[in-house]
Amino acid sequence: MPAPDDGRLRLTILGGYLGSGKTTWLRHQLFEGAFGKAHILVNEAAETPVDDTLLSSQAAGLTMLSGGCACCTGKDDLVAALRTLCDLRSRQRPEERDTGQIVLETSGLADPAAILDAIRQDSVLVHHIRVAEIIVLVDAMNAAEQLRTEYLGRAQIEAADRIILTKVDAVPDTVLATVVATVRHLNPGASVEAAVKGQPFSLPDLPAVPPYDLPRLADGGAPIQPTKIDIPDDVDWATFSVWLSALLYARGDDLVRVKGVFETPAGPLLLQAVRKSVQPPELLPPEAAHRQNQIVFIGRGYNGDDLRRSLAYFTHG
Ligand SMILES: Nc1nc2c(ncn2[C@@H]2O[C@H](COP(=O)(O)OP(=O)(O)OP(=O)(O)O)[C@@H](O)[C@H]2O)c(=O)[nH]1
Repeated sequence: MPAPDDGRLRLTILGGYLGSGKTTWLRHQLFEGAFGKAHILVNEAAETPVDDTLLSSQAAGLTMLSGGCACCTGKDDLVAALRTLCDLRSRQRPEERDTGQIVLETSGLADPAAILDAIRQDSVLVHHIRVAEIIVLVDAMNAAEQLRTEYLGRAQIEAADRIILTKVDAVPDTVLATVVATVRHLNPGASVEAAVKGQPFSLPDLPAVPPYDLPRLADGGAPIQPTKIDIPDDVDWATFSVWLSALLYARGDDLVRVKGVFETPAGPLLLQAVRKSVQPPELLPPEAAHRQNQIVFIGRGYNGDDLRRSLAYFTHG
């Protein structure tokens, strides 16, 4: 049953691991009007010139939070952005006010529970913002690997009110059944739904199977870091894409997420990969073009200079 309108702004926290499909899902919901005239806050693990382009056309307002992950290093920026929205609302006359809905797309490295704590512990926000729902997307294709190795992936699921399995079009029912059993095991209280590229998808009747046998994991290990690489102007799309394929083939387990915009004669291309799986590039509107091609790599076990050297060696020998 929806909570009564108590005059506070309603915040939906949209979480999920790196590349789980948050932007794709949110873009679709905004297009369908699911959140009404919502103000969108997007927290990227690294500043990438991508998500604002994809979401801005559908949102009532959009704030990018690029100063670090909103559950830890970027917490102050998140609190400040939410306070600004509260302040704006308090200065509006009742007839000027919109639905008061905010959606925060967290970075794939954020723990939604820590964000909830930050809001509840802030003396202003606690009176002006109500966290309506924590939605966590789980990538059915990569869940087995992520949940075995990443403590954070499990913590995100545990924090959810509503879990949405994504990429269910890309897995057989046997895998889907195990992913469903695993998320229900990790969080028996959350509802479990599915989506394909943002569209709701009815879960089929699935065989009763046990959840993944997940090893004990401690919070910690080498941190996952974002690294932004400027691509030199003389590296063209064909050369870059061959280098990237080779890199992901060799290091796809360390490079969890790749994302960026690459200018080509056809227009700016949105480039995305989640672990070893490279998505077909998407042609973006011309205004998404940037002076410099930049790609963000998110992973562990390498540094930016390794990647720059590898690209230089590949292109110039
Ligand atoms: N096959 C398939 N691919 C999907 C689906 N949802 C998202 N994708 C693809 O998965 C990739 C990552 O999607 P995003 O929406 O950018 O994921 P994200 O969670 O916002 O990524 P980060 O912000 O980097 O954590 C993109 O290439 C999407 O096209 C789906 O339901 N099915």
